[in-house]
Amino acid sequence: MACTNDDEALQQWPVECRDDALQYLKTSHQMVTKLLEALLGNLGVELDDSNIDAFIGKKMVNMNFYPTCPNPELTVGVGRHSDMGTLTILLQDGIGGLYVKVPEEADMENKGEWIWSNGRNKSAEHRVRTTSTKSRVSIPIFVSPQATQRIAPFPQVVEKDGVARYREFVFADYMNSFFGNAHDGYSLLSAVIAAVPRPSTMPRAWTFFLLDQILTYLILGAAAVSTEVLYLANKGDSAITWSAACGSFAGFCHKATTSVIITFVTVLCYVVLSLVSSYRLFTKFDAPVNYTSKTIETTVFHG
Ligand SMILES: O=C(O)CCC(=O)C(=O)O
Ligand SMILES: [Fe+2]
Repeated sequence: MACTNDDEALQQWPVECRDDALQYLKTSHQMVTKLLEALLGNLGVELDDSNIDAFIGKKMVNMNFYPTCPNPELTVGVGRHSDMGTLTILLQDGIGGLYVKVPEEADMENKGEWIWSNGRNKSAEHRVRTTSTKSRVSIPIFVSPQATQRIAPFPQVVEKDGVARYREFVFADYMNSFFGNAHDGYSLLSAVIAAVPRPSTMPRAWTFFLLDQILTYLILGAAAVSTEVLYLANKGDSAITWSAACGSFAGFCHKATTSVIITFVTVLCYVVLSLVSSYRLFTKFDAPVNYTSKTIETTVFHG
């Protein structure tokens, strides 16, 4: 349940829990501010009322229920990930099941990092497992900046580190490209290579053919998964107690729908591209020759 203001929360949240949840969110504000002050103080940065919104633009509270599971090893629970945003505050019962990975230096690359800290603070990887004997409840509050907020490493930290490890970006752009558009890079690269005038060789034709096949199936898989996620976001799934998220995230769902449509258009383009590259490859092979009849002719000639 996302909360940007009280009216929105009261309109959209389930009546059974909205007053308690709103109260909990409001009382958490002081704790969030204190934690941020401590984190920023550690980096030599001061937090004042005028810049607090840069960090606490939006709060979202989830209410997770993990039912008992006869074979916990066969379920995912919550898969390993690190949270995005400013901070996550977790309220949980005494059952346990949350595993947080202790970060190792060698393991740091590609893991979540607090960009403001220029990579000094990490977002720890974690996962949740269910148990066969006890169900579990957890209530995380996800604190994040406003979508329009510009994010960059603090100048004070950059000055100390001598280098800015991240460029400035808008938080919404980061969220939108979180799952990456690897095919953009591939399309650009193959367009550049194809544009360079060079004789078309067999290894080159095979490379394009195989890469086009791989990319086509990868994008098709991604489109199928995104459609499934979008369906769940629209309809929810009462059997596994997933509520429909689009009521609270209408803006996100509109963008996600547009993005799924674009992905399917991309799939179509890649299907055409695969056809073109397979045509270019297979026209290089000669048509089969009828050797039997040729042999007879030769024999007749010599005779
Ligand atoms: O349920 C928990 O303990 C944590 C859930 C979690 O990691 C998440 O929702 O991001
Ligand atoms: Fe998490």
